Amino acid sequence: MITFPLSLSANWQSTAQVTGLSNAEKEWLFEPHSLTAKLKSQSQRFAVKVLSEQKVDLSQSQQTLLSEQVSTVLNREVLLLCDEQPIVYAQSWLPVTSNNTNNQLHNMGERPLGDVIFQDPALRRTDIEIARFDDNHSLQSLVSELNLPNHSLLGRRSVFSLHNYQFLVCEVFLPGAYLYS
Ligand SMILES: C=C(O[C@@H]1C=C(C(=O)O)C=C[C@H]1O)C(=O)O
Repeated sequence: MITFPLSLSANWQSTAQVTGLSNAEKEWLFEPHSLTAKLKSQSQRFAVKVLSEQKVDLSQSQQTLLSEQVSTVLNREVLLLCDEQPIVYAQSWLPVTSNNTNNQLHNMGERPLGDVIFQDPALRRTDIEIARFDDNHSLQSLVSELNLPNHSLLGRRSVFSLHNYQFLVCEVFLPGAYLYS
């Protein structure tokens, strides 16, 4: 059984820096709106499978991705399934602070974050960054655990803000995802 949280350390690049993407890859990686909504539009049945939700303390370098005051996050790791196929592995860092214990994002269960956060007109999203995860990346352990074919993967991450609550969402497209076809 693989250990969570899976590392997503990679060479993260801005959308302006990344090269060699197909139009389909750009369409999916640069999608500014809800990925959940986009996946639902491409499938009959959509589901979220929660792999792990655990409180973790961020390292110094990880803390720089969110506001400096954040040291502990609820690390939510899920699979997004379309028609029973795992299409996306997502890892979200949801800061844990003294005054947000009742934050609804900490109690989502099998409901997709996107169904909640994109309902709020106050949602803001920082620029999307892109990374490639080659055959040697630790993420491949999840790929083989899921009995998916070995494939160099593409992922994206961005920081969302809801009012003054910032959180990071990373999404890695698994083999079989539409953008690879
Ligand atoms: C941020 C979104 O929510 C999606 C759902 C997630 C979850 O439930 O953990 C994580 C990443 C996203 O792919 C979205 O729909 O864009």
